[in-house]
Amino acid sequence: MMEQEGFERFLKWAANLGISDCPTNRSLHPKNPTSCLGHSLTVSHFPDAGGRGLAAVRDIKKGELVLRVPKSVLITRDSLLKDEKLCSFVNNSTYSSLSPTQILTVCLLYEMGKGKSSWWYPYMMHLPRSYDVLASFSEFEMQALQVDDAIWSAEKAVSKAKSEWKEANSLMDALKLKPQLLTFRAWIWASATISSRALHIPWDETGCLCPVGDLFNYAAPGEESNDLENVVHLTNASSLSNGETADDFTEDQPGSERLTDGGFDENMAAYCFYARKNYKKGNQVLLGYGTYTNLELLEHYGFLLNENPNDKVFIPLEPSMYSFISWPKVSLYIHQDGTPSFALLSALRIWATPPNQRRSISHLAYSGSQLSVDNEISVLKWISKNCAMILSNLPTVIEDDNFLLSTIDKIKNSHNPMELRKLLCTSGGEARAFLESRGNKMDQNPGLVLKREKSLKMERLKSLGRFYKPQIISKIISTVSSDVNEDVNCLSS
Ligand SMILES: C[S@@+](CC[C@H](N)C(=O)[O-])C[C@H]1O[C@@H](n2cnc3c(N)ncnc32)[C@H](O)[C@@H]1O
Repeated sequence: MMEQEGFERFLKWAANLGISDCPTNRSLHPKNPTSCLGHSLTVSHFPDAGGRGLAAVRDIKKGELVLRVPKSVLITRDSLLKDEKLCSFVNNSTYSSLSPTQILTVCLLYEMGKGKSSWWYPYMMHLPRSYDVLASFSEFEMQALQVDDAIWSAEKAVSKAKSEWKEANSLMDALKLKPQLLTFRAWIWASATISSRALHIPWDETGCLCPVGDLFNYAAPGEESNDLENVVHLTNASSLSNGETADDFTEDQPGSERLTDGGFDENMAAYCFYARKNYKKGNQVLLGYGTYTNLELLEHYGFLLNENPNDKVFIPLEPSMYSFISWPKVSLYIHQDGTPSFALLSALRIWATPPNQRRSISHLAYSGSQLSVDNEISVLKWISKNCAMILSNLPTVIEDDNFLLSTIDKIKNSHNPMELRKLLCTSGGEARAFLESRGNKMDQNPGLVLKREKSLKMERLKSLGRFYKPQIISKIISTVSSDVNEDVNCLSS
């Protein structure tokens, strides 16, 4: 209840600073607004799609401007460095080796240290308390990722965060930050706030924090329908001449459809957000932060999608395969739907051709053509065999993973210590090991464990990486098997 009141105060604060979800008709907003939302959007909870997020309060058409956040409210390096003390320390040549992102991180911690006297306090008090980005993973969580490239990325993220924190320590000491803001935990909090919430601005590579605008959850680009019915065609706002305002937007100007769903608009001096598709009242309005694989989402944003059209699986290729292809390694992968990338498929088609014929067929392979049914079957069988091998080398199977996930979910939702004891007994050692890795002493009062674990987010559990790779690899195997069957049928007919 208290929290809700605080959030309402935040939305009122935002409205008074000019943040509005009714950007095209300011007159609809009363002089002393009680909230910056209500015309297009409202804050809502989406347990399976990002938690706190923004829902449509009416039907919204693709291309509509749904939120505007004035430049003066954005948190940037420039705006934080208006603090003279902070500015004089940061500009001291002693700290010139710190990167722009390290500087923004220190500035954010410094601003947090101001508490209620910070101008952005109403915003900052509603930032998440912790994040699930890879850099925050414990050793146990890293190992639970199981897949080598994911473990490697997590280890790299943790060691990078540690060294950046150490490098910034002397500046933070000089600024006399409170002890709790000097810790590695606080550093992770600030750097994850930036990596998961900062939006691109043209004048500073570190981006900006955008009050209210950072409440949009993510949908992968490419998910929206291509249905062009009911599209509101808007004049590209950045092409408005000086003096024109959003009020001058007109509907139905063919050919001027907006391509992005959010961006800083110089002419409006504001961050503007547009609907990327049609939304029905009550739907969650989502933003495409960029095109990311699940591992990248986990690294920068601390979550992953069950269905991510941009996810990729890299399977190890024999070293000799790289010698006769010119594509970079990053282009050789399998899509989330189980189909090999163009480059991987072409490379495998060449590899499955007898060496003395490769030169003569390579132009066909490079143009994406099938070489022969036999060749195609060899390629698909190779993929299937290698994927099966990857799966069999993983320590657990999908059923184990799902069992652990549901056990921990039950632990989280159970109310009674007896029930917890029973769950731990039936779950094998894994749920117990998981809880211990989070600092729980399992011989202590189970009630205490339950209390602590109430705050555990399912996202954190799902992000134990093995919940993503095996599913995709299994999908690859079934897709490939059906392709092989089709090709075999084609051969025999
Ligand atoms: C810019 S914030 C969005 C608002 C955020 N939910 C909040 O309460 O402040 C980005 C964070 O929201 C969460 N998030 C966004 N989209 C998500 C999705 N599709 N699934 C799960 N979590 C998501 C992740 O924790 C991510 O780091």
